[in-house]
Amino acid sequence: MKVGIVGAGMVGSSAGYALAVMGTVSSVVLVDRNAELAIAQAEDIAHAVPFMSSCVVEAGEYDQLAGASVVILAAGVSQKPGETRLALLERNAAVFRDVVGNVLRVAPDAILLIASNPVDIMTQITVRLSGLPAARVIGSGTILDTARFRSLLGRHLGISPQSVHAYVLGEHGDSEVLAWSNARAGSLSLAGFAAQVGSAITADVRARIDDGVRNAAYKIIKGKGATYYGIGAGLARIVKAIAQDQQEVLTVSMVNREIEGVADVALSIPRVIGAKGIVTDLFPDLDAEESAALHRSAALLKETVEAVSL
Ligand SMILES: NC(=O)C1=CN([C@@H]2O[C@H](COP(=O)(O)OP(=O)(O)OC[C@H]3O[C@@H](n4cnc5c(N)ncnc54)[C@H](O)[C@@H]3O)[C@@H](O)[C@H]2O)C=CC1
Ligand SMILES: CC(=O)C(=O)O
Repeated sequence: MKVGIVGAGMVGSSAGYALAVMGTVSSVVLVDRNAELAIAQAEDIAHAVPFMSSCVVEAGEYDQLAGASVVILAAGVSQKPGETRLALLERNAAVFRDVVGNVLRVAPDAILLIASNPVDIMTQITVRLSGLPAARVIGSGTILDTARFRSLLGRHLGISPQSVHAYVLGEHGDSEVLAWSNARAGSLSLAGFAAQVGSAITADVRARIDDGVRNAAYKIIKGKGATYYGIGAGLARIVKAIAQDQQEVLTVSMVNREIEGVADVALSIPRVIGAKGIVTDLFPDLDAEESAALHRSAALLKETVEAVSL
């Protein structure tokens, strides 16, 4: 399977590296308006391949995306320290007006996988620009926030994050919702597991984990200028679910008909992903506080997207 990546900066190249390491696809093509950067990134990643897989990694122009089954869109600007994701909207909407048509001209059957921020709004803009069915325009959404939540819960409970079943819903951004009420560790409720291992989830622990998830990007960007390894792996995980028709449950963003009373808005809930993109939505059981927070997140995104003119 061929995967295209438009935007060969930190996020695009990290996704390319993760794909090459995982070895689940046969070909990765990197496209960037800075052709020299795309060539350099592709060369560097290609030199890692002999240690791990047989994926062919190249740089190219848009025409070389022909035949791609998935195209990752990671082009545009990223946050400066202290800047919100929503502040990037106007600049990245302008980039997508350029990019989406160029991709569809050569890869009309591709699934589009959106990474650029604000990712939920960019996902909805891509549906508008492309006219594609919503299930074929997938935003990476809260896949990264869910990984952060599982990582911090696993660390607190002393178990692998892969044994934690917990989801972050709504916006990939400040209004996101950590779904504590349905989180599980192994086969147990969080409280049941925490009691057995003697690591109670107190209000302080909960607040620390919430802050660690919600503000992870701000802290990492302050420390090193950008985040990219986590999202690179998350994007590669979504591509694997598509490439292998895995029917995997992942929190990704798409335009929903209705969420918590808000119509036609893109945000994340757990969804089943397979070869054709998003197969099914799995709306989780939430408590009243989480439902209200998800409504607020949906309403904020809706208000923001309605202000964008294309
Ligand atoms: N969804 C998520 O969880 C995450 C999303 N991001 C977002 O991903 C995006 C990319 O971030 P980075 O890779 O760190 O930025 P970067 O600045 O390293 O790379 C962006 C690349 O886009 C290219 N580009 C800009 N306009 C273009 C156009 N019209 N056509 C083709 N290429 C174009 C630039 O030349 C640059 O190489 C940002 O919007 C950032 O906020 C970053 C981390 C996590
Ligand atoms: C930058 C960003 O969106 C993140 O790391 O969550």
